[in-house]
Amino acid sequence: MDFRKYHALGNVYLVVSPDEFPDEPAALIIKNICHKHYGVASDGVLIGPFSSNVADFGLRIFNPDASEAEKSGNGLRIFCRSLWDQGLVKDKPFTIETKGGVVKAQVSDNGLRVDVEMGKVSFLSQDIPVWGESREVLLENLNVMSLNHIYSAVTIGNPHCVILVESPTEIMAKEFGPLIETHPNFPNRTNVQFMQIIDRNHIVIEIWERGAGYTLASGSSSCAAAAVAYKLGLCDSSIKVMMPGGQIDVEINDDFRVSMSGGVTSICHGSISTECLSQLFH
Ligand SMILES: N[C@H](CCC[C@H](N)C(=O)O)C(=O)O
Repeated sequence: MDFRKYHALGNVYLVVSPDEFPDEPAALIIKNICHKHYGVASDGVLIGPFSSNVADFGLRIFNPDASEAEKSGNGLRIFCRSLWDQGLVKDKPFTIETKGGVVKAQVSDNGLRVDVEMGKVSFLSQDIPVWGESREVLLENLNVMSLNHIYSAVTIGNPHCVILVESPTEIMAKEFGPLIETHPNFPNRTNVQFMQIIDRNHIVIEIWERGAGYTLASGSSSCAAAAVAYKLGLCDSSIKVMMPGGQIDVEINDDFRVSMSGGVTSICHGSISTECLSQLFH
């Protein structure tokens, strides 16, 4: 199975052609591919390009636990770069259909930078989804490990739970992230961000991703956290999101359509053996 491996601020994805998956991608194959020790170590698998009736290209996004994500910001930037590397796009804008809607993208700086219009966010419980009556989920209580967290939830195609803290840490993300990811409040689980407001144009986040765990950066998390900071009046509409892996620039317009811009780095391309793909789980 041929693949291209990239990272976006340390958030790693493999890009694999649909031709490599004659049928629906088997969970075991996705898990084997992504495995840190038994595979080629990745934060997810991007399968595409598919043909699409509503966009220039179609894309499917899988987490290492084989769950399918509606959207991935870093995944989209990496997919755009892979299209550029394959000569399928140039420096003009193009569209991509994802499970979470159609996005518009543009590659620049000789493939090193990608801008994506990620779509409109929603804070409504029924859109995210979050359990309970229909409302905007802002500054609510969430009890985890007998600690009360104040959170806001938002979807940008995929669900996010954003918690304001004084000083986000990796330990915080790894300790509370998995419990919040699978909390009954979130019927489809959720991505989790611990967010510090630095000033009106800068935030810091630590991330626990649904279906992937702790990652060094996340595009949809950056958009989600920035949107919450803007919604709560804590930041202006241009926000630099700083993460352990690096920075993503986010712009939010008046009707909460969110755009992001960030780097992409090619790592390698190669071929995964059938032996690796067919391992029965460890
Ligand atoms: N784990 C996420 C998808 C990948 C998000 C992240 N890698 C990004 O860059 O947006 C989910 O299940 O919604």
